[in-house]
Amino acid sequence: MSKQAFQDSYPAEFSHCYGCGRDNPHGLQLKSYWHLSADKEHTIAHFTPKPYHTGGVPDNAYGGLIASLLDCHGTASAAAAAYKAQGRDMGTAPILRFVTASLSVDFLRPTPMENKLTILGEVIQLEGRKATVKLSLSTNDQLCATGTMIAVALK
Ligand SMILES: CCCCC/C=C\C/C=C\C/C=C\C/C=C\CCCC(=O)SCCNC(=O)CCNC(=O)[C@H](O)C(C)(C)COP(=O)(O)OP(=O)(O)OC[C@H]1O[C@@H](n2cnc3c(N)ncnc32)[C@H](O)[C@@H]1OP(=O)(O)O
Repeated sequence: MSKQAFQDSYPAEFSHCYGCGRDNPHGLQLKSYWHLSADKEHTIAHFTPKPYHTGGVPDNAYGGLIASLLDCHGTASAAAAAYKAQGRDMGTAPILRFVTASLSVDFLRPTPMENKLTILGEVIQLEGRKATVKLSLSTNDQLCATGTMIAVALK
């Protein structure tokens, strides 16, 4: 299985995303990978907030940052799962790219700053152009946020 980040397989013209574009120097540059645990196949990404990613309280991360991390990890996970379902390596033609149609986030507890965050994804359904992705964000073994995304493949 490839160790390449999903986002590093995107063509250059799709690499400017604020959340995950490798060619966006002002963005978060999130990188997502397959992650095989004992029972399930997940996707995983890590991110360590910088002091300027805080919300109203300096010790805690901004909720929009958390939503952004789930957003980009979710669409990347949808693309990876769709390529896998077609038995193709990511990035091979025809290009499969997903955008977010809906994203709900439950903020379960404040997310501490300057800790490494772990974002997990699981594509629970792939049907036609639509993927449903379950998402979570945790740190220090504490679940801070969960999300559900509907991602739709661009025509
Ligand atoms: C990113 C910019 C968007 C423009 C894209 C252009 C080029 C960019 C290409 C690639 C991007 C590359 C890298 C980006 C990487 C990550 C980005 C991070 C994620 C984002 O930040 S991305 C930005 C925010 N995102 C949007 O900017 C989407 C705006 N929106 C639309 O562009 C349309 O709205 C679309 C495409 C979503 C659907 O439109 P459509 O006409 O293609 O398809 P249609 O409506 O037929 O839906 C097909 C099936 O999805 C179901 N469905 C649709 N919407 C649903 C909903 N809300 N809830 C539940 N189910 C839904 C239908 O019910 C049907 O299901 P069924 O087949 O079962 O009937």
